Amino acid sequence: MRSAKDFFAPLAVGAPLPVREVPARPSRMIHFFDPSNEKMAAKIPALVGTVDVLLGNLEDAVKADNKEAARAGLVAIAKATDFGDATQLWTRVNSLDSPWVLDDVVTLVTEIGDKLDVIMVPKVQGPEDIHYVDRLLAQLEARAGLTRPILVHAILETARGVANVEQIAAASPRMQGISLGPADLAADRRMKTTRVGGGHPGYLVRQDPPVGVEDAINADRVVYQQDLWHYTIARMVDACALNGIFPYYGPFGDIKDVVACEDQFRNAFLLGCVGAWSLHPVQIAIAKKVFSPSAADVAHARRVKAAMGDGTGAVMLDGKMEDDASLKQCLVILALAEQLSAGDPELAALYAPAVQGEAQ
Ligand SMILES: CC(=O)SCCNC(=O)CCNC(=O)[C@H](O)C(C)(C)COP(=O)(O)OP(=O)(O)OC[C@H]1O[C@@H](n2cnc3c(N)ncnc32)[C@H](O)[C@@H]1OP(=O)(O)O
Ligand SMILES: CC(=O)C(=O)O
Ligand SMILES: [Mg+2]
Repeated sequence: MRSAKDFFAPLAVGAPLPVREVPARPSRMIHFFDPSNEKMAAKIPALVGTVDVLLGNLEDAVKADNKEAARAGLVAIAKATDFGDATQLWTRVNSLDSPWVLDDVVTLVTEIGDKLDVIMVPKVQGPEDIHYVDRLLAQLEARAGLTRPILVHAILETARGVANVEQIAAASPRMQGISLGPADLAADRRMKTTRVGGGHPGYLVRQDPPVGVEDAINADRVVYQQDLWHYTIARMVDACALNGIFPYYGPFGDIKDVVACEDQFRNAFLLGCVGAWSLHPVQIAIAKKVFSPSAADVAHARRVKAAMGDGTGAVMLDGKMEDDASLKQCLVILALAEQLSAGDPELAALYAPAVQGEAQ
């Protein structure tokens, strides 16, 4: 660990100063695309302005034979595209033990470092992985003459990574956030689900046997499917909150099951995540809906704020107690609504009636 006094010093002479606060730009959906897939790549310019993050993926899901084409494709797309203010450009580089990652990082920072907001690093095991990327980025930024640091996002997809999540989140001022990687994590932990995220019908709790019924054990009983990812997401959210960075649910692989995808995204939103990955265009609208607070929640938050006056004490609203702490919860919703409305006239209009409602 660097000492506190050195934490915000650049790691190479000439590298830009690290950020003291991670910019809180909307990142409700991190939209993955394979830059070596010409059909997919051709769709990227039209997505600018409609998604918060476009991520050129170089790692898993890109065929080994296409790794170089994907890297070159991302460079070409980044150079040819104006991403504007509403859409960030991220990449997921290959894992740190792979034969491709060094060329990924060197090429991307050198060629398109001025356009790249965040580099996502897969299979992060501990803070030492972030320290390596941190120093390498500083050297490359200095050489490329970049004036703004590229941030780093870790994927939590190994048992060791989960065990070290607090140190990973605290490893560098470059840390922007962490995503759950349920597929690799399941494999690494030897979990017995073969799905990419989401639940499993076998992971459940069952109602007790009914009393006074013959063959009660075999009687019909309600079962409740449980969330396989609750523990990991909750740990990740705490580690991120503790360090002022952002947590994300990762991929939901059942593209056709848009209903369960929405449920999984919403669970993550309610637990504190700010976004999720969209693997297919159909998941973009789901993430936008889920990770933008509802108009009803915004209206309620405004009513609580108005009722709480100077923000202290306790009041009754609709039969419920509100106090300093519930006001803070409401302020989280209002801050998010304000941030999202600033760049989205549709959301601004959706939230506006809540102001009139509050005045009545
Ligand atoms: C565990 C992990 O690491 S998850 C992260 C890694 N995985 C990924 O990045 C996967 C990204 N997504 C994909 O590769 C694809 O969406 C797939 C393979 C899941 C499905 O692809 P397809 O079978 O082509 O889906 P489908 O036929 O429904 O596509 C409809 C259209 O959307 C396009 N499309 C599909 N996915 C995307 C995408 N992510 N971005 C932009 N366009 C896309 C297709 O090219 C197709 O275009 P067309 O209408 O011109 O033919
Ligand atoms: C997200 C990812 O990479 C995984 O689930 O393995
Ligand atoms: Mg993975």
